[in-house]
Amino acid sequence: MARYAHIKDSVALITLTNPPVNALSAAVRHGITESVTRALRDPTVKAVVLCGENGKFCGGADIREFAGPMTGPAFVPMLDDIEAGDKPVVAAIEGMALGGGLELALCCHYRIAHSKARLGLPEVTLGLLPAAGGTQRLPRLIGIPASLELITTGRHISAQEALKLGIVDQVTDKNACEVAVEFAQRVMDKPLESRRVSQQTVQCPPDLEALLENTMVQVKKRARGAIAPVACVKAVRAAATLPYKQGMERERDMMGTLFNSGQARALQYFFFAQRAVGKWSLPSGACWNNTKPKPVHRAAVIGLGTMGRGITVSLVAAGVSVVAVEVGEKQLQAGKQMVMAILERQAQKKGVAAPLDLLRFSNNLKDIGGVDLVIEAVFEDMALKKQIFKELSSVCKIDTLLCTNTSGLDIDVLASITGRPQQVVGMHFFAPAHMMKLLEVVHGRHSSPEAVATAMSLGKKMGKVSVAVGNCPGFVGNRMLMPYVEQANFLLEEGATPEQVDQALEEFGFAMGVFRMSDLSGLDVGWRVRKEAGLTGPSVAATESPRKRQGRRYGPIADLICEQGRLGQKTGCGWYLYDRPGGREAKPDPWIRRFLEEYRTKHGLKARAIDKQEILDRCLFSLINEGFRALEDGIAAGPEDVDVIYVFGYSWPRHMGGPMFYAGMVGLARVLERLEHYHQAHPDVPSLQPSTLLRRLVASGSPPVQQWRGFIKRMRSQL
Ligand SMILES: CC/C=C\C=C\CC(=O)SCCNC(=O)CCNC(=O)[C@H](O)C(C)(C)COP(=O)(O)OP(=O)(O)OC[C@H]1O[C@@H](n2cnc3c(N)ncnc32)[C@H](O)[C@@H]1OP(=O)(O)O
Repeated sequence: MARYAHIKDSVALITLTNPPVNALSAAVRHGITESVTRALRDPTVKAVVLCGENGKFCGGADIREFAGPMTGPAFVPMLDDIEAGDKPVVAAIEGMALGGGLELALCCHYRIAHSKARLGLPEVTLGLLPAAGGTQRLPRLIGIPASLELITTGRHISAQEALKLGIVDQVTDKNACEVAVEFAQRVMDKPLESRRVSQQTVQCPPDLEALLENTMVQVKKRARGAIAPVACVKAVRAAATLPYKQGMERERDMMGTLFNSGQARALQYFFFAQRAVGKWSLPSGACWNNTKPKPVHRAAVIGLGTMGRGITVSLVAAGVSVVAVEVGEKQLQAGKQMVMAILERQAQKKGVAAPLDLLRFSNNLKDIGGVDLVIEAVFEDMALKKQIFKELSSVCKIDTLLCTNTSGLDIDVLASITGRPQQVVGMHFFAPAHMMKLLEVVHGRHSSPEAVATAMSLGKKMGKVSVAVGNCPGFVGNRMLMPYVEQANFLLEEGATPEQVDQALEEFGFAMGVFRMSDLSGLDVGWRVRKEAGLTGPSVAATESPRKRQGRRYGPIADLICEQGRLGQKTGCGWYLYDRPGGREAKPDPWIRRFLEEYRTKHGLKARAIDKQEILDRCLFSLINEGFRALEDGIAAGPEDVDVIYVFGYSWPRHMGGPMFYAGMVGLARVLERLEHYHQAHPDVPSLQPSTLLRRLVASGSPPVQQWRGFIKRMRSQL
């Protein structure tokens, strides 16, 4: 859909009309083709302005159409015709010009942008490359280094940056469409040769080869195993080294490969998954569009350890005024210094003043009486948290929302201490909280929809991707992590080394394998949780077998390592060796090798060769199996929630869509068959026993992941 209007003084105005973002659906492309042809044929039209309805130029291709057969006019010839036409076409960019939207603007002869507009070629984030000439026109317009950066990152830029780079000709604070019409009137008689970007020569820097090489190294490091960024570098190389027509052929060929790849499907699924999690719902039927959040102007953070500091920074950066409370004077001062330093660094980067006036520090809980919301972020100790929640319910005003940043403790227990359980929710941030995007908002048995809506909306305000989850040990993310870590430990017992397990997981695409990640976060974190759960420590009876707990297999290796004072990077050794406490470079440690050999001998275990496939199958499928269980119990509302949690919180490679999407890609029947196989081999490991949901999905023909929500609903209603 595109509206055509012949307006004053020989200018035709073509308006893209496809809310919400005027995406280039088949109908829109059809509308543009018809309108441009009409304008070019009309002798009374001397210039054309292209704009988008509702202050949005164009959000690019209609991503929903990628899943079906391609219909409608081909985009590349349409753009070539616009550029080759003998009448100047001016793009009036308001709101956004992204992907195909920017490619459409690049084939116009002039571009005028509103000062608030955002521009970019984000195709790489969808597993694609800009294949309507974007990789060939942009380098001709702004040179190789800048276009390489924009195309390989998919970064959206401001109109001001676009002007500086030479992507747009003018930036305006006025109505861009009206400015473009006036502009069109001024240029209608000017020659167009120099305005056809495809006809320009590419300015190559002298160090072209080194630049391309370095960028290739960077993109491979940034997203291990992702094919789209690599193709983007190759396409820009083609722009630098080949004539336009051949460059376009390279672009098209690579797009063909990418478009049909599993990675593109995964990334496009993930685009919609991120938006789906915002549309939360509770088992009671309350949901995002029938529950109003309460405004949060003033908040308190209790505890200024690593988590409390990051949460305080995120709140203040979002414009919320915060009282940060820490009882110990020394910790209070250390926390204060750190929070202020981070806020100042952030403000310096943005070239603005740090919002320190929003911040107050105190060592007295009584100072938080008037706040709208409290986030408790003390040590992960139930007794301590209970004591704080008791105090909070007596010092806070009656309608203050009480949130806990626990990573897995029972929020119903905390709620029961307060006398206002409906106002208690979990807000599980990930470390470092001012940088990590994920927030699990945990609803307990009594949490009111309003409390959940408020925490979700506050999370959004803080720039987090918030996912509503139910209350159970570990919620969704850490619950699924348990069997994953457990399998990794069992693999060590059976003959693998930490570096072998990590290598398999890192080749799969994780930023860090399980052991390197544990060393980074500190081995004592899990140790404390296992002690709390009665799996290790003094509460375990001396008669209990070291490799059995509660009738199931247990791997005590991690406990034994901790008992040696090896707590990871902070102590200079853990699963790996570091050059000093706090060191970052992990080296295989001969001590661990010896320890594992002695351990196996002591327990009569014979080391065997374990291949990468087994490592991946056991670690990933046990995690996925737990994901199915979380869906089955209603702790996770849908597969998108699980996937978003894993990508943002646990570095699951985005181009693999998340664990549940990946299960669908591998084939649910295969996941089931492998789990059955490994469960038969390890019957004392319940996490390998396939979940009922997985079995039922396979029995009903393995429907695609997009249909699981409905399937689960039906399954529940039959119970
Ligand atoms: C024939 C093909 C020709 C050329 C091919 C070119 C390749 C491409 O163009 S690939 C697409 C490139 N474009 C993008 O990647 C942009 C994706 N969209 C966004 O980044 C954002 O949505 C936004 C445009 C910046 C707007 O952000 P925001 O204001 O935060 O709103 P959202 O909640 O993200 O989106 C609102 C609503 O619109 C839907 N949507 C957005 N973009 C598209 C799109 N390109 N195709 C289809 N749908 C889109 C989004 O899903 C939301 O839908 P809801 O149903 O409301 O959730």
